[in-house]
Amino acid sequence: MTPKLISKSNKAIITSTATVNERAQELESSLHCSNSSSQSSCVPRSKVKSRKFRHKLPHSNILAKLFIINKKSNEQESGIYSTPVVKSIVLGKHEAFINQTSKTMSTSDDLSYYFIRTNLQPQMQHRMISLIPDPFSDKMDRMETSRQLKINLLRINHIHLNSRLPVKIISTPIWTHYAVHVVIQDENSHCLRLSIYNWSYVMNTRQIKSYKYIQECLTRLLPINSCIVVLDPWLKMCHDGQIALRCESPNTHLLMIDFETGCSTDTRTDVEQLRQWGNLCYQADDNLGAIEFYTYGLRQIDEQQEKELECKGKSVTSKTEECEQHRIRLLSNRCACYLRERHAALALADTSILLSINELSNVLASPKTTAGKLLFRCLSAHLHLGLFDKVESLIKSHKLTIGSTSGENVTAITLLERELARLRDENIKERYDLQGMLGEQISFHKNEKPSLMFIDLSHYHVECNRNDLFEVRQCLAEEITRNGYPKNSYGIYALKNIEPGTLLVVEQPFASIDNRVIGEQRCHSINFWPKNEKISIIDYCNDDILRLLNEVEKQLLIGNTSWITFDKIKLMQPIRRWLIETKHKNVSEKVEDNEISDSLGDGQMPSSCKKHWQKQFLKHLTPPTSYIPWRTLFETQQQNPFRSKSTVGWYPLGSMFNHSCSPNCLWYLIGDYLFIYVCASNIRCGDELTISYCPLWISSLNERTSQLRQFGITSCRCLLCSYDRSNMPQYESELKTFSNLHALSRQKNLSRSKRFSYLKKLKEIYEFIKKKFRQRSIGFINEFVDLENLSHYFQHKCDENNHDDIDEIEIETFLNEQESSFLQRLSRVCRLTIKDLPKIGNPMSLFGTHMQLLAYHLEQRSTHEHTCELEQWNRLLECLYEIYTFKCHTSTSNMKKILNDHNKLFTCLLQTQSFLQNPTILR
Ligand SMILES: C[S@@+](CC[C@H](N)C(=O)[O-])C[C@H]1O[C@@H](n2cnc3c(N)ncnc32)[C@H](O)[C@@H]1O
Repeated sequence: MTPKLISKSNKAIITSTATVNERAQELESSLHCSNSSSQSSCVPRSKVKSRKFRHKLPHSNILAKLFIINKKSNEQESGIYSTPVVKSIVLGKHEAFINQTSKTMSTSDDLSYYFIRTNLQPQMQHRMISLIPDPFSDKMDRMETSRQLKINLLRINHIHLNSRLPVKIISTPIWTHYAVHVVIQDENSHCLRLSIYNWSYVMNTRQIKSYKYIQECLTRLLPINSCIVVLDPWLKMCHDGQIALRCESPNTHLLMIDFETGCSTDTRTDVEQLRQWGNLCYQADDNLGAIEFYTYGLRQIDEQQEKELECKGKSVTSKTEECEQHRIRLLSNRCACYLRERHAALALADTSILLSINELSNVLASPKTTAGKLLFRCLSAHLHLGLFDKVESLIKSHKLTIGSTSGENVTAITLLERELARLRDENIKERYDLQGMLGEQISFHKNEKPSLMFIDLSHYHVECNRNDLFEVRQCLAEEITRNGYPKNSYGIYALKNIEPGTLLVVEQPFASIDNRVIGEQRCHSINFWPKNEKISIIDYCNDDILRLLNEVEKQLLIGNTSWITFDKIKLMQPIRRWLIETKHKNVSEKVEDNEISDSLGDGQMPSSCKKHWQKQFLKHLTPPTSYIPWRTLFETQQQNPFRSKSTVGWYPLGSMFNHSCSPNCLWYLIGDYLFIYVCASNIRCGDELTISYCPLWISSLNERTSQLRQFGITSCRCLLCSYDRSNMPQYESELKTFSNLHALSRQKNLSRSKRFSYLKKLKEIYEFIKKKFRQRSIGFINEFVDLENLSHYFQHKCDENNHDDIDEIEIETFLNEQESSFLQRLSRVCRLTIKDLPKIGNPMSLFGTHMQLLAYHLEQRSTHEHTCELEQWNRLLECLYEIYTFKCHTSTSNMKKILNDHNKLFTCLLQTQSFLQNPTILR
């Protein structure tokens, strides 16, 4: 790549797609030239190994080449930056950059036409996630013990550890989706551009922040002339050819001295201002920002009251009453943020002040709405923690009725009573309104953005963790060898024989995002990092995943006041390994792995949330280090299978389940709740409980293997994989022939006769593989569904005029045969025997798109036939409906209703679950 091109292609961080295409073409031609002239300046094509194409991008190859970094060229320049570029030039360039980007970004928040690139390598190396309750004090401590530097003492491409660079802001900051750029000046008036990446104030998490909102934040955080301190400064030769400061981990390495001291002392920013800033954040659903401002406000009140007490003794003045009102407002608002973010224990702590005040009537008298809200939030926090009896007694208590006489509050109490009944049902009977939850999820999909809710109680559900039925434990050596699991793996094991249709887990995510929120406007991030000197590895990571990891960090920042938040994810595999390694490094006496992991997890997963919140205030474990590398979180996400068509989330307990291609448990993501239940009927005490990470019933071993590789599983050794592997290569080649023919049969403008000939050929291959591989524990379900769907196509088109030379009688005969033998064929493909019905060995094998076909056939036949065989299938359907809804919906003997319910369930599931493959229906 020519130097000119590097600077040109990198200057515009945000570029329209058209421009990207032009650049790519330009690059293509220049690559040819430069390849012959200066081979060393770019990575040879053969050495660029493409790894994971999780989300294939258009023009991916071209774009990949466009953004290859030549790491060496950066490293070459590492001298001292003794003669910094003059101020007017730095400011001039920044000004030009602002003009260029603000034109594109401020016009709208629609980023669909912009291409945004992120290089993950610096994040991998330098981004740290804070694990401590007060990152500000920690940064202050580190600042005090560090060595002070100036710009002209910095080395290029070097990180100055244990150092600090105090500087002043001298330009307007500008945000370019991933980074904030601003010009800073040191005490010698030397200037530099500072690029701040991954900053919690501006980055997208579950919430997408608008350009306008971020610019407003930046004016508050980085006003001109304010002082900031960069810890461990990193001067870098950037891709645009400029030398600038880069801060990769501002949450741990950037101190906004002026802003933070201003917020902490009432001389500069008063409590009312802080509350209003908090409210602005809350309205934008930026709950982390809001919590921070409310906390500053509360600290100021504390300090003020302490001072007053010192001066005036214990007399209560009108000033302290005003303070009390302020405090209640701030606590109530902060509590709402905690509830929105599902930190119920912290929410409860904020509202407990309410219950501790004896003379509530005074507090509640004015202002009434604040008190009403606080009451409602207090009760919601109790509900979230499963303290149902307490809520009941509080609702009844005289204490609370004082404040709840106004109309608005009566409505709130009625709502609470209704929700209390629902949540109790979920808790005691493990009954969830699945159809309702699924329907809600789909309607949300249609209506796009959810409205911001005062308190999101209706979307809250009780968690379930049947640790009486299973345990989370380290796998034994023989289990590891048999299954090919990595060393020190954990898994989930049955403690009893378990019936199919038994709910095991309902889990709220530790962090989740709705991956449909930006929909069409989704930005693509391209990330790449050379792993070693010889081979460059290009990796593609979707913008959603980066957003989810930001959400993980946000949850840690919100919940770090209690170490318990990190406790929830500490058993997830890469995090667990990192902890063990870190402990080994830190602890002087050598402790066995097992002992450490036992102390990490107390031998088992944390019990339900109810117990958590109580432990939270008792248990103050010291984290082994103050920070966790972002890389470890990235690796954890790489093993995470939980993604539906709408949600990606982290489920600490769910992620202890290992994978099998013929699992004995199933999972759904409904909203952002994970449900795991037993589906096979042969689970005995001691058996491992498994789920499938990839879509169910993929017949091709190669396809399954490539899907599993993205979760860190290189070679699955489940029974299905072992059988398929033993029949290679014929197994794969027959399936390949089937899938190629199937693709041909689905072409749009095919004549009816041609399509029918494909159908017959497909049937032949299908019959062949079924016979040839008859020992396979499950038949070829997806191929069976493909054939059925193709046959349906002919049914629909039967009466159309066609001028094809085709024997319609032949088609009809073919279809009739298919129709009459459907149930037999289905029973063979799922390995059932008709006489077993409805008690079948493995209800799991009937779960999938073929279930819809079964419902369709029964519907067709039930109108005119009443054979005994049909009744058996009907009863099976009833029985399956109960299992697949883990008895949340009991079946009636009304066949029509069952068919209807079943169809509804499967239609909704197909629309929301990514582990179910959508049938390819011809229209
Ligand atoms: C979500 S975790 C499952 C729990 C994990 N075993 C643990 O110790 O925490 C996924 C990781 O477990 C391992 N794993 C799960 N199922 C596996 C399988 N069938 N074969 C090999 N490794 C598997 C892989 O290392 C994978 O990246």
